[in-house]
Amino acid sequence: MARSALDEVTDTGAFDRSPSTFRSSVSREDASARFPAVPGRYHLYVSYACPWASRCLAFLKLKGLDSAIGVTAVKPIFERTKDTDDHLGWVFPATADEEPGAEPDPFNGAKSVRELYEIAAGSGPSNYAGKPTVPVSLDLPVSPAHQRRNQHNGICFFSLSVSPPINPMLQVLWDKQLKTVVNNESSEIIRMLNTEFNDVAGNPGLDLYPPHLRESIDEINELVYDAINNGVYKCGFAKKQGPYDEAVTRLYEALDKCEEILGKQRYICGNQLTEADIRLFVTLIRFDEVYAVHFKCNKKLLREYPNLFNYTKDIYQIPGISSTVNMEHIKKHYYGSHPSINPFRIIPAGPNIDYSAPHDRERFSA
Ligand SMILES: N[C@@H](CCC(=O)N[C@@H](CS)C(=O)NCC(=O)O)C(=O)O
Repeated sequence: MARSALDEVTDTGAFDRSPSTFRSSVSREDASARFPAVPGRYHLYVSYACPWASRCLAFLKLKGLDSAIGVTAVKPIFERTKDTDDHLGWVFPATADEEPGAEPDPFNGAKSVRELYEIAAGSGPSNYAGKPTVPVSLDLPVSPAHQRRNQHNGICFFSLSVSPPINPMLQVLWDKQLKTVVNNESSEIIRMLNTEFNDVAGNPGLDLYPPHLRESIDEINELVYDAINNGVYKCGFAKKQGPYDEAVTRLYEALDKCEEILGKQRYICGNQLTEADIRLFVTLIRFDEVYAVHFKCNKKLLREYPNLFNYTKDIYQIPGISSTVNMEHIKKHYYGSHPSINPFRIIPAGPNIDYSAPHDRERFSA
């Protein structure tokens, strides 16, 4: 049966995230490539709840790619993906009215992200045994029958999980033409969005991974991914005290370090916005509303860190970014989708922070 992140805990009780499955690239330079950068061909499947998918959404907005790449968001709470097994995962609403912010799958009529992975695998229903995650882009051979059924143009980013152990993650970059996932690894999808669609981007001049800052971005990404982005999951999904203690110590060491850096400069790699800021932001914006409670990251709250808190408001207020933050989906998802952590699915009332409130970050010159 398909797996989910809650199954990714080792015998030591530590959360151990499995790598993304679909790792192809869209190419701007090579029109004969399997995935040329054609506007309208690709579609991004996301969840507004998911920090990884939200990175992709932020890039789509910042680069002005909304009209070149469509987006479909799933429902926030995991549901049964099939009647025939107990897998819980990302599902689409049956109608556009069912869940504000979520929409039915416009191209495949899929009920779940798991089903998208199965289509991409060209293997028909119930053969995908990974974790169906979002975002995703698939790169598997598809049968002629699948190709005939998939003459739409567009990309989807999603992730899902099918049977036996596949984890259908959500952030999926989907190729409407070949009806397959191009890629479901958000760190790679954002790099493609940064450069490969510049011929059709509204903001082609924005480079969020500029050559002169790459070393510093790579270094920060490594720290932030392991200790913060994935670190909060390691705290929340730990099944023994030791792995939790280790993860929470590393998390707060990394947050302290970021707090110190942000006391000297506007952004995490200098006075210029880069992908490292987007990658840090997606976790910070969920911190006090979700991770502090649901994942036991309560040693200190984000709003007790003056620089990190104002920095989060600063990024949130960049045009386009607030539209990628759907706090209702975020809270519904985490509190409602992990029954072993929150069995009664009660959503805490607070703290309802206003991230559009004033901040003090303009004091750093660009
Ligand atoms: N490394 C992946 C992680 C993606 C991921 O884990 N996505 C989660 C949503 S936050 C997912 O879809 N999980 C599906 C599940 O647990 O069943 C990326 O950055 O793209």
